[in-house]
Amino acid sequence: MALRGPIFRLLRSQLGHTHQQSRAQSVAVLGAPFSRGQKKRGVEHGPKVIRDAGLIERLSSLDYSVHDFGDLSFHYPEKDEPYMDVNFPLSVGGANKMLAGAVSGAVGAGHTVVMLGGDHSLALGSAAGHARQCPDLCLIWVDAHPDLNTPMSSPSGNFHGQPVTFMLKELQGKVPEIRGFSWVKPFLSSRDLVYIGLRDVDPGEYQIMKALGIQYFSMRDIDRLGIQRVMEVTFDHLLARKQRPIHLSFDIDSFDPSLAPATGTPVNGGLTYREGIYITEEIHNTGLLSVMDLVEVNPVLGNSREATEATASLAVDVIASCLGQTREGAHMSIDAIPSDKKDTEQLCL
Ligand SMILES: NC(=[NH2+])NCCC[C@H](N)C(=O)O
Ligand SMILES: [Mn+2]
Ligand SMILES: [Mn+2]
Repeated sequence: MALRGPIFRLLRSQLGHTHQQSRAQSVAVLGAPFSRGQKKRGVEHGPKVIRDAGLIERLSSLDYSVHDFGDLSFHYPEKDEPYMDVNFPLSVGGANKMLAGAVSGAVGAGHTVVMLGGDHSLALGSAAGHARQCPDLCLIWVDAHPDLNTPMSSPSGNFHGQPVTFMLKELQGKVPEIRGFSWVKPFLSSRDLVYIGLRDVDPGEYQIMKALGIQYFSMRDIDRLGIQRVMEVTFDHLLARKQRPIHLSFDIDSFDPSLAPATGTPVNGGLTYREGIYITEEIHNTGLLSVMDLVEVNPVLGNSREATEATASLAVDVIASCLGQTREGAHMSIDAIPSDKKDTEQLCL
């Protein structure tokens, strides 16, 4: 694809300008303790451990008023047999429907939304609800996996490996009708999606990515280009035509398992801490982040308490960085370096 560097830089400077005025003042935190998109129990405790790692305090110390809406409580039908190889179709469909309503309501009320998973199947409801309010949204998917299997291509039957398939307009008609999912209408064009961090892609997923020409950056691409260039091309691809709200879906397994061990499908060779935080800083700097998902933190799978706490604390860092925490300190306007010599002239900046 064409790399339009100068256009990108121009756009960035404009975005940087508007970002100060357009920044949402309130953040809604929404917990989604759901695990039926895969088979390992424990990921439903993600919202609790991320909150326990100090999320609300961290966000409150940034420039926002934080509204913690607590956790959604999902209903599970007694009988929920697999349907066309999708496990727990009624539970997954129902939870996502409820989540879509909650995210749509929170975005409509003017909040920037932080959705805490739960497994990655929840991205379907989160992004679908977001799209009800912002039909022109674009999607940045940071993950070791593209989660782009169809019910037929899925090696596992786990819906957390399939949510993107159900979002894409180009795949309408390629996906069977599934009980529990009748409310879902595809809402995203494949050109409005970018993947970052991929390193475990199933054959069916690769075929769709290539057939639709989806923009993606595997870990190999990140090695080759560097994370700075990856983010430039990402924004060029998504935002050069038009400024639009960003939906960020961040799977904690995008990080290297040495940093995020408490997760269900770890894959070696993931993002470093600095690469992950650079991604989220740059997304914040666009001023366009509207909804983010932080998913797949599973405290049961950490081998020790330290491992679990490190994973949850990393999740807090990611979210805070998306919302403006910098590595450069606070950006208050300072007129002069404080001095205790009252009579002498202060050094003006
Ligand atoms: N959200 C995730 N962690 N997804 C992992 C998916 C793994 C595999 N590709 C599958 O379809 O089952
Ligand atoms: Mn995922
Ligand atoms: Mn993943």
